[in-house]
Amino acid sequence: MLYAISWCVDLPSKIGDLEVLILLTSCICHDLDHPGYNNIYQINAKTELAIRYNDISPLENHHCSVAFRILENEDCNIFKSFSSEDFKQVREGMIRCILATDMARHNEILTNFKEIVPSFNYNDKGHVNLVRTFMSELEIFSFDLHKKLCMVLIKVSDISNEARPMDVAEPWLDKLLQEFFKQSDAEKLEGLPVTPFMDREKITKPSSQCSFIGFVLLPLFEALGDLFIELQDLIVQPVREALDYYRRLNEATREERLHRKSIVEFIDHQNTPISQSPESGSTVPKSSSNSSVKMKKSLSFQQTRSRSRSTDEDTENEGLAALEEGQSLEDVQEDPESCDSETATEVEVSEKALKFKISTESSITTTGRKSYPGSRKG
Ligand SMILES: Nc1nc2c(ncn2[C@@H]2O[C@H](COP(=O)(O)O)[C@@H](O)[C@H]2O)c(=O)[nH]1
Ligand SMILES: [Zn+2]
Repeated sequence: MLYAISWCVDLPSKIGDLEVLILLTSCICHDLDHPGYNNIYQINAKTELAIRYNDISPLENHHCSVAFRILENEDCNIFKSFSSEDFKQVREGMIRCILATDMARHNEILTNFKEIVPSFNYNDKGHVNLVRTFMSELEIFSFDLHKKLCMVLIKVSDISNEARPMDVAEPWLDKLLQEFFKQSDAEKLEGLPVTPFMDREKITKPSSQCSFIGFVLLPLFEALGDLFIELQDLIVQPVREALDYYRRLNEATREERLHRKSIVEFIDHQNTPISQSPESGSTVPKSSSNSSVKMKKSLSFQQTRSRSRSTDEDTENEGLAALEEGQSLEDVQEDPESCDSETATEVEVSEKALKFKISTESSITTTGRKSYPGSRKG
């Protein structure tokens, strides 16, 4: 994705060849040797990585460390002809970029970026020339801008799956959800706090995507799209369409659940002896009057969700199996299709799990309060 963005906005002309090389290398290396369990798990389970890195972005520190171990190998060191000054810049840049992919730092990085974007508008030609004229005086300022831009660019690339065509994005998402469920299953088995956005009993594919795209992905993409209007068509619009799609799917899934619930209530009611009926005297449950309308809605649901596959079908099947065993739907799941995010996003949960802020600057937290380096959160 970074390669496509780089072409689309002519990135080398904006930040220079070396910064683009740093970014591309960081993208390739940013998840090296990922164990499939995220930082929340690492920290809660007190894993070797969490202990080694003192709960501070254990995974990202590990990915970055592995990258530089590989680069130590003569055959792999693509920077071996670089001067020590240039290599120092590469190392510093890669560390900054890779550590920026920790989702616990999402709000901090996005807030810092949004603050600086209005002072440097690539879309405003006059403004760009003005900045170029004063480049030497503004070197520190522009260096700071490029740092923040690079962090946003790697983050955008990291979570860009939903900007891709559905036939590419969806199988990848199914794999991601499998990874989520594997982690939450392990958390349950090990008696650890269960990460809510990974819990198969709380989320479905559409509810997860509504929350992730709406609260995390789109705000980030829109911020970058404000700086580079060329990105609107390439990544911002496709993500908006993905959100629309999952919202519709979510709504349809919700209706389907209500429909099933009304059928269960109807059957329950039918099986209740008349003498025990709460409506004593009436054998017709209230919900039956509109059941044919709900049947039609269910049909449209089936059509809408024909694009969705494995994971939420598995969840549906589990729900049905449980129903057959006599449980009510409420026993199985508590409205997992809720799009208004009853479950916290990955960013919120990760922020809570992260004990320390890594940033060397003060930043605004989700609660609107300022936090400072080294300060304890929460
Ligand atoms: N629910 C979704 N989560 C997503 C999606 N795309 C990315 N992500 C999350 O972001 C992190 C990125 O971290 P990294 O380990 O790959 O560096 C990833 O683990 C997911 O949790 C998405 O489409 N839906
Ligand atoms: Zn990644």
